[in-house]
Amino acid sequence: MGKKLKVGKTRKDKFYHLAKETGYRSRSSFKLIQLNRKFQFLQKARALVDLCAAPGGWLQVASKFMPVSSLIIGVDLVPIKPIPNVVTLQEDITTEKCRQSLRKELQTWKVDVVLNDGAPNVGANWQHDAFSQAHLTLMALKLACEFLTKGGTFVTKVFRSKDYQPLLWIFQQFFKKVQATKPQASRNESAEIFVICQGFVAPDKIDSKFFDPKYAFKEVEVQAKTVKELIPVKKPKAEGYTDGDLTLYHSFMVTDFLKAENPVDFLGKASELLLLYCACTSHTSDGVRTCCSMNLLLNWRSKLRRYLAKKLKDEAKQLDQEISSDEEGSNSEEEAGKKEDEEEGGEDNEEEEMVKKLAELKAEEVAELKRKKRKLLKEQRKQRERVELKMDLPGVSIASTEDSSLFSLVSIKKKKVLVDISKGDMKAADTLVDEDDDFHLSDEDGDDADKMSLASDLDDEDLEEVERRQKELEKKLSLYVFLLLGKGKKRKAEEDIKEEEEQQEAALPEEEKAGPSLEAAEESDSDSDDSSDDETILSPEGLALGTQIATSKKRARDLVDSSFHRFATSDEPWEVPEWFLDDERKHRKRPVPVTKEMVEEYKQKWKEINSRPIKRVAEAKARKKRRTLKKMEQAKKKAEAVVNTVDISEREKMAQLKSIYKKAGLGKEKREVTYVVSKKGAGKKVRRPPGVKGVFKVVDGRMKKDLRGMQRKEQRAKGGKGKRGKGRQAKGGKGVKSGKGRK
Ligand SMILES: C[S@@+](CC[C@H](N)C(=O)[O-])C[C@H]1O[C@@H](n2cnc3c(N)ncnc32)[C@H](O)[C@@H]1O
Repeated sequence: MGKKLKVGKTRKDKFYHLAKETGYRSRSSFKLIQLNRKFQFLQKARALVDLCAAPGGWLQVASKFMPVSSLIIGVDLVPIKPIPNVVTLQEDITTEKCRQSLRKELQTWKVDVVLNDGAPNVGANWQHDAFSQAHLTLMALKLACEFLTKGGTFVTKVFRSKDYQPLLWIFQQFFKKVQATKPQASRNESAEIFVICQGFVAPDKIDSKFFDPKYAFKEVEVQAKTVKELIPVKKPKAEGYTDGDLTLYHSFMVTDFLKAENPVDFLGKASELLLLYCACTSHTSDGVRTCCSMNLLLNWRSKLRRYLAKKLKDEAKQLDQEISSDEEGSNSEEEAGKKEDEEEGGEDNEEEEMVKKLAELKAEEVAELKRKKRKLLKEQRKQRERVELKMDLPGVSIASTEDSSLFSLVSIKKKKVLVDISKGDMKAADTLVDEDDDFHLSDEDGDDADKMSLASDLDDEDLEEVERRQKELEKKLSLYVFLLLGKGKKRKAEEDIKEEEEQQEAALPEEEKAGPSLEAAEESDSDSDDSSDDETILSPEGLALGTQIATSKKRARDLVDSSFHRFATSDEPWEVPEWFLDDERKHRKRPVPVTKEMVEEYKQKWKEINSRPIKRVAEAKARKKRRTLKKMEQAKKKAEAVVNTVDISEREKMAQLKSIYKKAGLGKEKREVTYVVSKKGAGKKVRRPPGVKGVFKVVDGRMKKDLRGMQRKEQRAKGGKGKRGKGRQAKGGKGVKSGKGRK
């Protein structure tokens, strides 16, 4: 079970922790700090009484912010742990005894500040608790009024309850300035608020009723008038008016207009601009003068509105008359006359009617918009449903006239174009694809499509016709797809089309032989396909291709382009020898636009990079070089000194120079020594082994440790069993000898 989170008052917030860290006895210390920061009452105070002060947080703050050696007295029901330079009393602030104790402490002194952070024991019920709190505050005020000096400050906690306002009113009777605030350290969920009463008026005589809850608070049943009742009730202020201004007509001086930050707003408020002598310049034309009287403008506006409304009405009436005279002839004249009378009489309502009309128009407009929106949403929903049922492709509707054409391919009517495509004429393919905007129907075809989409409205005969045409179109589509797929079927279709074309041509009269008609093309298409049924059924591959063709113009063009390849020429897969394929794989690469020389150059660069020593090695080498140079410098100096010495012989000089250079490591280069392993052992004279050049050194094949072990063994063997102890001793005591021997 996790720990239950503390909420509200029980929560340990940042001020709690801050108080712990800074050594204040309570988190409320920060409330006083914040209040003092705002109202600065502690700095000037020389004497202070803190009522309800335990555990003493406020007292700590007071002693910190008040001048040194100030008088600070803390009172509480419970004892307060001693605080340096603070007097503490354990008293109930509501009692006479407390008052006397304070008097005793203060003698004739008056205090500059009285604080009250009192919180009575609560928990009975809200009403009772609120009253106890208000009562405690009232008692604190009573003490404050007794002990405060003139101009002094009373800082008190008040709970926001129904007694809050009466309390404020009472405070106002004794202090010049009463301000309520809630410091940041006071929890938001707490109903407490702090009232800072400044400038104690110190009246000569105070009516004791002020501190009597019977009079002070409303809810207490009393025969006498409550304090609240004594407060004169002000008439509620009229809203929307600035103070003391109850008119709607405002005159302003023209200079105010000139000074205004926002002239447009200013004019909105002004009813009249008063022109002064200073404004009577040549810039102030008669027109401007007229405009200065806003009333004139307003009158003009009303008149103009009436005039325009009337004009509109007249026009409408004239139009009505013209129509009715056409329809009804002379009879309507009387009615029109009546209407005229009515309109004359209702001139006052003209404006109203116009507004009404405008509202109607607006309503109609809105309704129209809503209708359109609803229609659009309905269409979108239908389209979604179709897509879900796999009736449509996303973004493509087969329901609309436009979309039905996408799959119909009715536009592929020109057999000649198809034949041209099959022959490889890409221009013809382009014409086919471009024609009538991405396979959309021509006007004529559009009619056909309409017929198809409206199939449900047709009779049986028409339906048959539509079905027949649809079949034809499907066949054309399949033919087209086969053309794209190649696989030899293209050739067959081509042959069929050609054959039929010839037949048709032969049957046609002379004048029509120039070019096949659209119908003839259609006929021949359907016939040719009928000859082989299996070719008319589209495979899934074909359907997929068809979809792509229908949805994208570019895709269709690309497919036509890609249909021309080596496998398109034959039914059989094109057999090629393996060597040819190998060769293809090897050489069928796109040449890279770089020369051999360039490649070689970069190869060389890579080599250089790879042969470079790694950074750390290079650094070590550089260090070594620097050291050598330094040594050389030093050796040179020493050598010069030796050479310049006069009191030594040349031979001596040479010897010294040699030793200097040797020490500097600049003598002879280190000889390369070849190590030769010999069974005879290290240091023994052996003949130069073949292939070894220069200096060579003979070493034993065994490791040093092995060698020592062997030597010890030999020694032991020499000494025999009886001498074992001696031998051991020799290891320690006669080690020098053996060591020497080993050396
Ligand atoms: C919130 S604490 C005061 C904290 C104090 N300001 C501080 O900073 O440490 C409220 C105090 O009011 C005291 N109190 C309540 N009723 C009182 C009374 N009638 N007379 C004296 N003290 C009273 C309580 O004993 C309690 O210590």
